[in-house]
Amino acid sequence: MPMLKDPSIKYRKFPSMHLPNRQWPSKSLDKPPRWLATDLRDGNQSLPDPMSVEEKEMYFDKLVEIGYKEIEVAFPSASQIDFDFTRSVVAKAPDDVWIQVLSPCREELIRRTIESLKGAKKAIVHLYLATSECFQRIVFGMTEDEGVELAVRCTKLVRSLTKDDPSTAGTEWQYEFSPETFSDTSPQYALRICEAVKQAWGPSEDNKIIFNLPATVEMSTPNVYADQIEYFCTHISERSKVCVSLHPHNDRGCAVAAAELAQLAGADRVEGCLFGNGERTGNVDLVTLALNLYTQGINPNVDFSDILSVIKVVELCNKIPVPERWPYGGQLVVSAFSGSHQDAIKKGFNDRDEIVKAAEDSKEVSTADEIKWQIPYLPLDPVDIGRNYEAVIRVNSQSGKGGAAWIILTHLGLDLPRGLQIAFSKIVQREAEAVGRELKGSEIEALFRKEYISNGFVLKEYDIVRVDEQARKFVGSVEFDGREIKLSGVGNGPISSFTDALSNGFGVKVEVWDYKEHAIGQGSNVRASTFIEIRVDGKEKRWGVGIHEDVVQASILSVLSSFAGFL
Ligand SMILES: CC(=O)SCCNC(=O)CCNC(=O)[C@H](O)C(C)(C)COP(=O)(O)OP(=O)(O)OC[C@H]1O[C@@H](n2cnc3c(N)ncnc32)[C@H](O)[C@@H]1OP(=O)(O)O
Ligand SMILES: CC(C)C(=O)C(=O)O
Repeated sequence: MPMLKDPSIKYRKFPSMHLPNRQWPSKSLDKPPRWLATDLRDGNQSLPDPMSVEEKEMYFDKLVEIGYKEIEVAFPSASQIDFDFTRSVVAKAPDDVWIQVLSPCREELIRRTIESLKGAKKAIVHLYLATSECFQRIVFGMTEDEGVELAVRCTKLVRSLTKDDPSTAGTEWQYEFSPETFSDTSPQYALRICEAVKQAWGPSEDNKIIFNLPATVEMSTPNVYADQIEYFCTHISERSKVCVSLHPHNDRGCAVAAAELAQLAGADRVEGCLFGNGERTGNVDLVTLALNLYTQGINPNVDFSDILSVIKVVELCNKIPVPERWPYGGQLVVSAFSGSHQDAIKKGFNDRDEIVKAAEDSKEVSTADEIKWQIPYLPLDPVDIGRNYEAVIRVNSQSGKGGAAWIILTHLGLDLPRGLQIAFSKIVQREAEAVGRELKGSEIEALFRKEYISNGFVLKEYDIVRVDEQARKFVGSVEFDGREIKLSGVGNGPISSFTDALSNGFGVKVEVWDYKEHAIGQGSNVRASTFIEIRVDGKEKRWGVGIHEDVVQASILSVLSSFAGFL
């Protein structure tokens, strides 16, 4: 069937909530939530090929290294792998890391689940039971009362096997209950079942019960989820004994927004997976959430300084690539191909260099507002997450002068004058169109060297002497095409005397149009780079570049590089 002209005959509009006094729209995020990484459970259960024990171990170690303190490691009653993995994590988890495991509300599965945690230092037992009308009717054939009764019975069972069992006193226990499909559950029923579960568990302010309120299927705009969460947070009794947790899925592509708005609405904790792995379109992406906070100046309490190693582990274990456009982690998200973006980024870096240098010179405090990150098109400094500026500007046929100039700056340290940028960008553009693909940095550098640095001349001995106050004389020789050519000329400085010498030696008229120079490097390694634009016999002007420890020789080399193009 094609798409319906009137989809309303098949699909229901999700009702918004009547919450006239909602507070969350005027709040802003100012601290990170408690994080729970469920990559090894929700992420793993959605993989075509679930992880092996070795892969889970590698993944677990990475989560710990990043700084996650609550990690859902398995569904121990699902498979021997999950059970064995939980046992191995119990043995090796750092003292400050909570191991979380999931079970449905089935007695034998709960017993097996808790058995897997024996000897753990810190453990969270997580039960789920679907509470939406749709699931209760279609999946369970259960009434609301029966749902409450089952949830309470199972909670009491968990309690008797954990915190009420003196033989498990070596373990610190937490309990989490998820009214599954919360996003599609009547808010009143979600409250009712959670109140009953809370009473059965008996939480305290020091050991709160976790109510995880999943958007098991994302069914509405994020503001509706935020309303549902605010309603729950403001109506649940003994709020100080409750940790409200979020578990957004991404069916409508809004999981990150839903998690952020729902934190404004009062939630304390977020469950998700690295790079949004998980059922269907995935769980909310923990990397995006954390780095969204970071780029607002808030420490997310997890560390992605080496994001490439995180991607490596995620891709290896999930066997699913991180898409190239994925926020923060995607290969292309710190790359600009288009000319106007490159131009703005390059100017942004120049501006930043100047500001940082000025701040250093005046020894101003580094938190001063002006030195805060502000580069057009780059919301995050790639260096902060272990990437470099190499990939920031990439060049293809959509690029402008700034792109190629940036590559030459980063590869050769040459800050090209505007005129040379324009001239070189035409050459790069022609090449990019000819090959029909992106040009690599090394290819652009080779084009530049060929066009502006190599020249086929060998500069033999030379001397520049003072004739009088105004005049200098160049005397020397060059080798070109196997011939030695004697040169002699006079001008008002080294460059004009040399161009005069070339004019005399080659029987042409050499005119200088533009000249720029700057230093490369610092201290004893400093070299001069000179850029010169000349015209020979009225033909089209050409640039040449010279690099040398001696600024006069650099100038002579730049003239030769340019001059060679006319021969
Ligand atoms: C939203 C989520 O992500 S929930 C987590 C989902 N994760 C998983 O399912 C991964 C691991 N699961 C498994 O290995 C298996 O499904 C098991 C071991 C849990 C159960 O296996 P089985 O006994 O073969 O049951 P099956 O997989 O068919 O599950 C469906 C049964 O569980 C019941 N069920 C589903 N959710 C729950 C729940 N939260 N509490 C109690 N029973 C539940 C269903 O009503 C159905 O019961 P029925 O057979 O009486 O109709
Ligand atoms: C078990 C629960 C929390 C879940 O995974 C979901 O609802 O998506």
